[in-house]
Amino acid sequence: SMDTIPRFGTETPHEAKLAELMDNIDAWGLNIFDVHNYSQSHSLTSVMYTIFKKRNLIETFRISPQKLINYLVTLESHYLDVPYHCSIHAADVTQAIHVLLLIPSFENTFTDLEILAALFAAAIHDVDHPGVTNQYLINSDNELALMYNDTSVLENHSLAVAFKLLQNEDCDFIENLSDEQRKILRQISIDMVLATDMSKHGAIMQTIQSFHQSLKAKQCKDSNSNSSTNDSLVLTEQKERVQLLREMLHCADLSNPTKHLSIYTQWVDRIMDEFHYQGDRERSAGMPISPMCNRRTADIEMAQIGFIQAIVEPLWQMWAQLVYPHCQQMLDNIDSNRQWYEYQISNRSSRNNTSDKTTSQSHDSKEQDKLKG
Ligand SMILES: COc1ccc(C2=NN(C3CCN(c4nc(N)nc5sccc45)CC3)C(=O)[C@@H]3CC=CC[C@H]23)cc1OC
Ligand SMILES: [Mg+2]
Repeated sequence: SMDTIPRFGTETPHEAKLAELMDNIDAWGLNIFDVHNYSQSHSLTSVMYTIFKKRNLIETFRISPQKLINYLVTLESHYLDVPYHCSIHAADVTQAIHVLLLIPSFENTFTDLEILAALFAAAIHDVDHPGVTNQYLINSDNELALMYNDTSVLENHSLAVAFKLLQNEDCDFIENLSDEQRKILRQISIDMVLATDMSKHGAIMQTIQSFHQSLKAKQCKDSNSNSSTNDSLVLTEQKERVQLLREMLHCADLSNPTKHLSIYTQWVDRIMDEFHYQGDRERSAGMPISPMCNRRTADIEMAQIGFIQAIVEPLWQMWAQLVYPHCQQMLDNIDSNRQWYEYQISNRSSRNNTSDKTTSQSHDSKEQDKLKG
C-alpha cells in the first residue's frame, strides 16, 4: 500500500536533508553527489521517483509505485561501481534531461509517452557499463564486442540489460501501457540510447544545424502575447520529436562542463580515473594506450579544453540557439570553466611543481580488477 513507500522511493535517515535537496530537482544546480550521499547511494532511484511523482506519470500511466521502485532499485544495482559510468552518472543525466524538458520552448512539444520514454532512456543509458570504451572492448576481443559485432557495443548492452530487467513481473512498471504504447516507448528508448554512442556525434552535429533552422521557421508565435510560452515548438512528426529527444539526451550526457565548477571537477576526476584504469590495462596488455588514458603523460587540463572546444561547446551552442534565451546559464558555465582550465595551464609555469595532483576520488577498483581477467 502507499504508506509503505518512503517519500523519495528509498528509506533514508536523512529524509529531511534529501527533501531540501529535492526542492532543486527542477534546477540545473542540483548537487547530485549530495543526493547520492543522503539517499544512501540511491540517487538514481530517488531522482527518478521524485521526477515521476512531480510529472504525475504514476497516475497518467497507472504505474504501480512498488513496481516502479522495484525496477529502479534493480536497475540501480546493475550499474557497476566504476568511477564515472556509475549510477550517479545515470541520475545526473536523468535529472538533466528532466530540466531540459522543462524549457518553455517545449511546453507543448512532447506527449506524456515521449517524456516517459526520454526519462527511461536517460536512467538506463549506461547500465552495466564496465568502465572501459567500446574501442577497448573491441581491441580486447571482449564477449560484448563479439555479441554486438563491434557496433555501439556498450549502448546495445545497456539497452538489452535494461529491457531484460523489465521482464521481471515485480519490476514491470509499464504493465498498464497498451501494446502500442510499449512499442513506442521501446522504439524511442532504443533510438535515444544508441545515439549516446560518441561515434554518432558527428552525424548529430551534421544534421542539427539544418534541423533547428527548419524548426525555428515553424515556431509558432503564441497569439496571446502575454502567455509565458510565446514561442513554443510544435512538431507534428513523431520522427522530428524523437530527433530532438536524441539530441537532448546527447546534450545531457555531455553536460558536465555546463555545471558549476565544483560539480564539474568531480566528474573530471572520475572520468580521468576511469580512463587511466583503462590505460593501465592497455599498457600491461601491450595494447596501444587510448587517447587521454595514459596516466603517465596525462594532461588533464588540456584534455578538458579539447573536450570543451571540440565537442561540448559546439553542441551546446547549437542547442542554446534553438531554445534561446533558456540555456544561457549552460553556455556561461562552459565559458568560465574553460577559462578556469586555461588559467590552471597558464599558472603551471610559475607554480613550482612540488607534488603531482592525484585525483581526489579514491575508488574501489574491484570492478576495474574484474576486467584484468
Ligand atoms: C568530464 O569530462 C569528460 C566526460 C565525459 C567524456 C567522454 N568522452 N568520450 C569520448 C569523447 C571524445 N574523445 C576524444 N577522443 C580524441 N581522440 N580526441 C578528443 S578531443 C576531445 C575529445 C576527444 C574520446 C572519448 C566518451 O565517449 C564518453 C562516453 C559518452 C559521452 C562522453 C564521454 C570525456 C570527458 O573529458 C575528456
Ligand atoms: Mg554511454
